[in-house]
Amino acid sequence: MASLHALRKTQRAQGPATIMAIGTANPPNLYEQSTYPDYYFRVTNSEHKPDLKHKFRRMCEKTMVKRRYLHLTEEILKERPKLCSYMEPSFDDRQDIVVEEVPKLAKEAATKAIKEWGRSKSDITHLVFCSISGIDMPGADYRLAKLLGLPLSVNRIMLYSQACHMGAAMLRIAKDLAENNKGARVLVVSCEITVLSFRGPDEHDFEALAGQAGFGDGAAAVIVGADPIQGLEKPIYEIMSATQVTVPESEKAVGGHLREVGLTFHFFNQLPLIIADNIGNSLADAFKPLGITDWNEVFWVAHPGNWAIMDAIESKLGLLPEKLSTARHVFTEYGNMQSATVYFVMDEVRKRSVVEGRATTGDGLQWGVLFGFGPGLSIETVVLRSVPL
Ligand SMILES: CC(C)(COP(=O)(O)OP(=O)(O)OC[C@H]1O[C@@H](n2cnc3c(N)ncnc32)[C@H](O)[C@@H]1OP(=O)(O)O)[C@@H](O)C(=O)NCCC(=O)NCCSC(=O)CC(=O)O
Repeated sequence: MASLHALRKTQRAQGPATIMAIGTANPPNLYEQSTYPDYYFRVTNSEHKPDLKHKFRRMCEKTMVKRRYLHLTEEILKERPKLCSYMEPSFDDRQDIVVEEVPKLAKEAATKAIKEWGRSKSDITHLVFCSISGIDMPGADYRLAKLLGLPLSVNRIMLYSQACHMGAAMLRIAKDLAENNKGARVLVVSCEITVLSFRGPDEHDFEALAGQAGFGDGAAAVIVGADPIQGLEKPIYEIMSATQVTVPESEKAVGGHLREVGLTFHFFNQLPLIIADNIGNSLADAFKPLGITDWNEVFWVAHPGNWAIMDAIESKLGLLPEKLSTARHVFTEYGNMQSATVYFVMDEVRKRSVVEGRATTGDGLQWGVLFGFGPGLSIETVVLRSVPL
């Protein structure tokens, strides 16, 4: 038994899972929010609905998003006009695009992360990939591994049809993989393109219209491993803990359904309050071992969701405006890129820390929280430890 125990010990890492690189990518097509209503009503042949267009314009302004990158262009939509209808069966057209394009955009982000990491891609042992966009066999993980030229021995997991909380949830999975498999180097990738949910406007479907106003396309990749090799691998954040809590009786708060018409999207107007009312308990549990109870004492890497969600969290927890300023900045520059968004925020926090001359990668603080939420309602709380700069 003693030797079995010793063997199990040698199979495991010693230190905590560590984020060693971050890469992000967007499609090349940039859409300014100020002109998006004109574009959207033109390409969906909806100019005969001027009142709805005015309402959409007000909604776009309210999002506080300034610009977004989207894969879909007028040219693509002309080739696939079903995507511009409100509810025409169009699943095959949508699938044709996402099956090809999701791995390609993911590759861009992953290539940047691997470059920053500095080691050979053949040293990647695990790939964890999530996308809400499309379902296929073999999946987007297989295609990505092939595009990148990863070794055939790489251990792949594909997580389809999840949503915004998966950015945080994949770090929870990567932490377990990295800490339980000595030498493991986990490439974590998220790629979200809104091709499944793009649709024309309908005056009776506010939720679909709100989705058209706020979501954007993006991909991000991080590399996670324990016991970084000194002089070769540079830690950015250590992952101290990662937990998920499901809020009871809240499955209707936000979600979607994959149908012949693509992905439909729904959310409660009370979503900001539900999140704000429940985040406090998750933070208290996560930071109890560290004795931290003041959420202004930690740096914040939050999934923004939308502006009202950030307002509600800030007000409920008494956060200083600077705590969510990076999340707000990413949201205004890219929109809600679902699971990828939180990695863009993480990238910004560490870059901003350098530019502002802070003492650590976490705005000068030692401890931080990476926070995500999504259908369930699932709340993900990841405790990060910054490194000195
Ligand atoms: C679109 C918005 C910016 C609108 O903001 P507000 O609701 O504060 O603004 P507002 O009250 O002035 O409303 C703007 C216009 O929308 C109308 N309106 C508002 N709520 C409505 C409703 N439920 N049904 C019908 N119309 C509604 C108002 O009457 C008004 O129209 P008029 O101007 O004609 O009077 C917001 O609702 C929003 O951000 N929605 C996006 C929600 C979202 O994407 N959540 C996903 C996060 S989930 C996530 O990130 C996790 C995940 O996906 O997993």
